[in-house]
Amino acid sequence: MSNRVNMRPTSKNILLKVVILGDGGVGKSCLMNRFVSNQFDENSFHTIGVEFLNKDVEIDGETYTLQIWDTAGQERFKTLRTPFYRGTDICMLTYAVDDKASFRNLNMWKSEFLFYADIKENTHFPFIVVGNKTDVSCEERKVTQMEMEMWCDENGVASCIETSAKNASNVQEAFKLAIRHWLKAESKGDKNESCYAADTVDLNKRSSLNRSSCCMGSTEE
Ligand SMILES: Nc1nc2c(ncn2[C@@H]2O[C@H](COP(=O)(O)OP(=O)(O)OP(=O)(O)O)[C@@H](O)[C@H]2O)c(=O)[nH]1
Repeated sequence: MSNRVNMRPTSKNILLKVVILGDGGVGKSCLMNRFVSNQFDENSFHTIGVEFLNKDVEIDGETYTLQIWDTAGQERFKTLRTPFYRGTDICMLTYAVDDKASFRNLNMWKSEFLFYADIKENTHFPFIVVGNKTDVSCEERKVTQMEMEMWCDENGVASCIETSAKNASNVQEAFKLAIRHWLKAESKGDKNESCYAADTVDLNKRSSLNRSSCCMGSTEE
């Protein structure tokens, strides 16, 4: 018996699950909030577990509903975030340009994602690398754009972008780039998971479009 239930025949949005990963403090929550609500919090608290928000994006006449999952980057929350990796369509590997360690940890984040999402290493999964906090001064910057591009070349990641959640630079572009990257991977048919229409509820998925926001955990100082 099919586990897909038709709900509304009119809406044809494509629902994409986007997971944002990266070290604690690189600005994952701020990127999500800048993108969804155009707001920035100077004193954003650490995420515990995961939180998600939905936002519709139009590209080339097609509307995509991004279901963006913001995860807790701190190691102590690993067991709270990893159960949410399965069923991801796009993974954003995030670091802060003023934090070299967060850049070095991209390998760890990529491996953790592939393992818990149950995706084979050599699959062309749509990862996108995001270097956040480009508003910092030249003296504070520890990772160059060229280093980011070299890491992507070496690790088979085709898309990368630098952003600032603080001054709203490239944030919309980062999510649109992610969709375009997903479209490319989808057209090659080389992914584990595919999209599904928003007027269809897949009972194997944990999410529903009726919820515009969900909090799995909370924030702490
Ligand atoms: N200068 C600057 N600061 C930022 C930027 N984005 C986030 N921040 C700051 O960095 C700190 C951490 O931001 P969060 O968004 O909470 O970081 P996170 O990656 O979600 O952290 P975890 O929840 O611990 O995983 C906060 O003080 C933010 O105000 C940015 O683009 N530029």
